[in-house]
Amino acid sequence: MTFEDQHLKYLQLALEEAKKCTPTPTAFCVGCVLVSQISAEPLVMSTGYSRELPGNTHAEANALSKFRSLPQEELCRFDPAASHAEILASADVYTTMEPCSIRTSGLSPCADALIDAQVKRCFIGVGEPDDFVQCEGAQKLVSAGIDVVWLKGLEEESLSVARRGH
Ligand SMILES: Nc1nc(O)c(N)c(N[C@@H]2O[C@H](COP(=O)(O)O)[C@@H](O)[C@H]2O)n1
Repeated sequence: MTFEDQHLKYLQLALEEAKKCTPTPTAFCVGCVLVSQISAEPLVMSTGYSRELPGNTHAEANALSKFRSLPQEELCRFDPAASHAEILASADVYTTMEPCSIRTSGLSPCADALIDAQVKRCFIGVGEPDDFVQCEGAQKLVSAGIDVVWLKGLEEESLSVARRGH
């Protein structure tokens, strides 16, 4: 399997998450998958999509919250001794759209949440277009030392799913 194929399969999974979003005219429909690299082979840690959890919630923040809410005893499938924070520090993030750097609601942006979690790499389906704000999420991640990979192949689909409510 090529590097692209190996990672596109998780981005495809994130796209399936994005399709679960309830569309809204004022935000995008985004999906996210967290994959642990601490285990012998990559394992899905959690998934999330925009507005999945109550309130005006975003895909990446929801995937982080859902992983952090797993009980300690469920973490042994990733690593017998690691904490939530240690597993997150090994994580690859697959998101159909560039993590947001500014939120119109004033809530905390996803780029900041990923930086706080100290995730390893972030694979992105498509850059955020300037429909609402000027996004600098990828640049923020790079400045914080997180590897950013722009995956090729699902840009058009990621964008059309994201804009379903517009
Ligand atoms: N990366 C990302 N994930 C999501 O789940 C999103 N909904 C977005 N959209 C971005 O967030 C802004 C909306 O902010 P509020 O939810 O109104 O606070 C929107 O302008 C996009 O930048 N991005």
